[in-house]
Amino acid sequence: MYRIPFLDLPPLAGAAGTVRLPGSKSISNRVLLLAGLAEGRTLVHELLASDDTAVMLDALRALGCTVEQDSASGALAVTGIGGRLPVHAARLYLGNAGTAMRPLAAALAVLATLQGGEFELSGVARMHERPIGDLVAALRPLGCTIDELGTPGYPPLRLRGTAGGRLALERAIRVRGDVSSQFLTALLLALPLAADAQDIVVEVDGELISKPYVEITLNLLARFGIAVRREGWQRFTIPQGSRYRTPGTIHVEGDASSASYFVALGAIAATGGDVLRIEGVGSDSIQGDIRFVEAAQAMGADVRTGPGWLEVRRGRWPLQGITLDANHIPDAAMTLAAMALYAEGPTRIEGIASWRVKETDRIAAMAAELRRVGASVVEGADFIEVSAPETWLPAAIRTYDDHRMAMCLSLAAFNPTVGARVPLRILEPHCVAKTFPDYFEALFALAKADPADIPVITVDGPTASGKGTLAAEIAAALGYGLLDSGALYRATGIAAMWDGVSPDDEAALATLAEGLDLRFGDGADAGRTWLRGRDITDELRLETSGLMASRVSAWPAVRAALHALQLSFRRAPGLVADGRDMGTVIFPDAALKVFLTASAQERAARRHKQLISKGISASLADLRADLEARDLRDRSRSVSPLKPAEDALMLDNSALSIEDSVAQVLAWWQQRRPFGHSA
Ligand SMILES: Nc1ncnc2c1ncn2[C@@H]1O[C@H](COP(=O)(O)OP(=O)(O)O)[C@@H](O)[C@H]1O
Ligand SMILES: Nc1ccn([C@H]2C[C@H](O)[C@@H](COP(=O)(O)OP(=O)(O)O)O2)c(=O)n1
Repeated sequence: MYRIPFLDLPPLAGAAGTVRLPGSKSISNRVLLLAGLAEGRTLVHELLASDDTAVMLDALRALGCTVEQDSASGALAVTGIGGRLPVHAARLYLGNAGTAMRPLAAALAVLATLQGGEFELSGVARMHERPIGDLVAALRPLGCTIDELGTPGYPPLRLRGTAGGRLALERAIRVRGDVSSQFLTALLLALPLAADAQDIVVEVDGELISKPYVEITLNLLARFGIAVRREGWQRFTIPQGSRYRTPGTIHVEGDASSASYFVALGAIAATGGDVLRIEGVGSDSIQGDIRFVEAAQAMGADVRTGPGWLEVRRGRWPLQGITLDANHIPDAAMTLAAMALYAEGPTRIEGIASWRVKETDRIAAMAAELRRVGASVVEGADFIEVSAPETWLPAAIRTYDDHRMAMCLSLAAFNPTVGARVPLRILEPHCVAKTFPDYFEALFALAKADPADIPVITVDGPTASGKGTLAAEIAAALGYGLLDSGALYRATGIAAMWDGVSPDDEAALATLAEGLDLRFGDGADAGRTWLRGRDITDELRLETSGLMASRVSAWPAVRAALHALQLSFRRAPGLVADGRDMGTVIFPDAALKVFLTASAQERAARRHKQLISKGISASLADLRADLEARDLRDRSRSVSPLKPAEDALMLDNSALSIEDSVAQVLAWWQQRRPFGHSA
């Protein structure tokens, strides 16, 4: 996940490949709650790992459930409370997870009333602006004591009761269904706790919105042994004697709302025989948002489906604007607004008043951010109408702590498909953690870009000037990849030592460089390097390796052999490359070139300190002599000598801290970006 203040997406021209979706948020949190209320152990496979499920899991633990990784199956094992509260007081923090707040409020209101207890539920500031009054209004007539601790009608809530209380269940419970279907879902999930002695009837006031989400609820209740009877969408009966029974094992489908971004991506960018395959959700999905596929097809997408998969290609092009009542796909419909950027004629999405009470006011947010990239947008109380940009603008997109804003707007980076070529900045990209922590990684794995559009920052300079340190920090700050080109020459030198190849044998060295079996670790292995399967992380940094690298790198054939490998590091979203000739030879078109220097005395002192800290003894005088000799060789060789590119910015960091150097380079970078300086 990109935990950085902004992520710049280069202009992206195509997309192909396979994406495996993370688990559905709606299914994950419902399954967790049901497993937590049921008796026995439930193995949950393919659970979504995200902010919203994390808060639900924390809440279940606080309520006395056992949550552990099952070593045999790799699934998450939840042992529920069997409908009996082992813990009678808890304060639960539920972030911005509506799928945790609403059903937990209902379940704990019922449990506190029957078994006694006091529970407080709170969340982030936005959670305290998301309505819950209709649920409170449905529960109070049953005899539940609910204190609204902030603004009436909104969380935080306190739910309390004394043991032995009873619920008034003789009459039908009435709940409004026209603001959010989550209130009905919350009641249906919670009320089986009280169905020992009689049927429980829930009646919906007003036209029920988002019915497919209620279908998910009913489907999962059935999996946990509760057969709710439904009469239309107005009346639901939980039969007397209902009791949650764990199904033992349950698999969470991929998230159909998350699939929408990739369906859109295929429709926009899977061209010329390319296919975008989506795994984890398909024709057999129980999620309502799967019907997004029909809307995407109406706009021109070519979609094929089967059980557990979708395949998407570009169909009609440009896409075609549509008018759609999206009441049945409220979350995925946001993606249509992004597809509208590539459509002929306006796209009007109606029946979406609920957007205004989601993670943010999504109608207002969508309108504002789509306009930023150049679209024309009309918004109303319950609709949005979007027309494609006439001129695309490089924009810094605000995401409002709303995962779907980030994912939808990322699709605007595919503007080269309509002849534009502007980059896009996504602010606070980590908001995707709510449902799809690795969304951007998945996007970059599928996206194709013209290498010329992928930004490169080069950092060249003499040894121990701090290039590696600076390059790594800049790459981390921007979410870019890193090329430590020196490591390639060092590895070639190490391979030569292993094989007994002379540092003067140009042809043999070039052959070694050509077939270099080198692997750089990522994730938990980031920073480690393997040569021919052997971990050479420490050996790589030895001074002997540096000297050997300096010798082998003087040969033109060796440099030529490593050229293509270095170019292959230029991948979205961008690259920071450090070495000697990054700005002059390998990436002459780099967007920013830095030439980093420091006095020989300072550099020798840094290397000395670095070696001493690793427990390697060294003489300062020898180090200085070695590095001056290396500088001389690197500067005076015939091919790609160490020298600043003509357009490089010089940075002498003799008297600068690492932080100062990083801040300086990031400031230069901001000036070169087209997004203005505010971000
Ligand atoms: N601006 C700086 N001020 C002080 N020390 C620095 C600075 N930049 C880097 N260093 C230190 O100098 C040493 C050499 O840096 P390194 O990044 O390995 O240089 P290079 O890649 O240019 O050989 C490291 O111990 C690093 O922490
Ligand atoms: N792009 C590059 C990078 C390194 N080299 C050569 C010259 C250097 O002395 C060696 C070692 O480079 P490296 O960047 O790892 O060395 P320092 O960390 O600066 O000491 O490789 C090169 O010729 N071209």
